[in-house]
Amino acid sequence: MPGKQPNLFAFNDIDALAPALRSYIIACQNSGLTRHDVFKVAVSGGSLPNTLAEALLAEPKSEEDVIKFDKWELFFADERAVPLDHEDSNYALVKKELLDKIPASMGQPIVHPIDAEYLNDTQELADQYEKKLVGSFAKGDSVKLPIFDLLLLGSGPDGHTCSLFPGHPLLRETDAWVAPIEDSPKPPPRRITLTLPVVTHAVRIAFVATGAAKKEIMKEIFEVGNGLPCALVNEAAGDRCSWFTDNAAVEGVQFPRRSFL
Ligand SMILES: O=C(O)[C@H](O)[C@@H](O)[C@H](O)[C@H](O)COP(=O)(O)O
Repeated sequence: MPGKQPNLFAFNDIDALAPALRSYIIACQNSGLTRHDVFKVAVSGGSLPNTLAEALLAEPKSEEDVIKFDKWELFFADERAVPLDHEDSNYALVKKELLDKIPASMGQPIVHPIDAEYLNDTQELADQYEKKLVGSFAKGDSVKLPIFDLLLLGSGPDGHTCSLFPGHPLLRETDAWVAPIEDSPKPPPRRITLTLPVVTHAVRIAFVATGAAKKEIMKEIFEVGNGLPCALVNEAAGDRCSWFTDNAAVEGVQFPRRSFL
């Protein structure tokens, strides 16, 4: 693997993982605030929003241990082409698991969901979402790619991340920031996703992967690579990429663990 290796952190369980994920997010938040007085973060769906809620809604342990939601701009790393109140919507999931549970005293992030007006046309849906990013990151001559302060991602059992699936032509997209997909092997089939160059250009990328069902794919991602989307992110991002896992997900995976300090 060229460059520095990704950080692999393994914890006994999600309850042990959550406080570490929280510290990591706070460090990313604080450097975003130092850089541009805002924290630009994108999240995926799946099991992640639930773990995020456990991490972010915990009682602060010190004066530095503060989540400043009112400084957050929250985007979606991928989204399904369904209405925002649909049970398949990542927005609905994040709202239910996290946003609705944030106490008023913690402030609220600015949230950027997809524009449901364009659900019938995934290319337009992706273009319109890209426009939101352009508005926030100022795409132009000097800005070729948006630089998120942090991407919070999951890994599927086939090694996909966002809605970037193994062997899919979308992995070769180099121009668009956001792309449509009509044939996602994970239902529902119609989605939009950040493209690989956008993912790998983030300042920091954190994967959360837990449970024994992830063991085989984690071996493949970390030991073989095989062009799997998660492995491509590891290779391109090196130590800007951190994996928050539980022991069950990485049992037998031959890759050095880092201890989380
Ligand atoms: O919309 C989606 O389907 C997700 O964004 C997807 O990329 C997810 O993050 C992974 O499939 C991992 O999901 P789990 O955490 O549930 O395994």
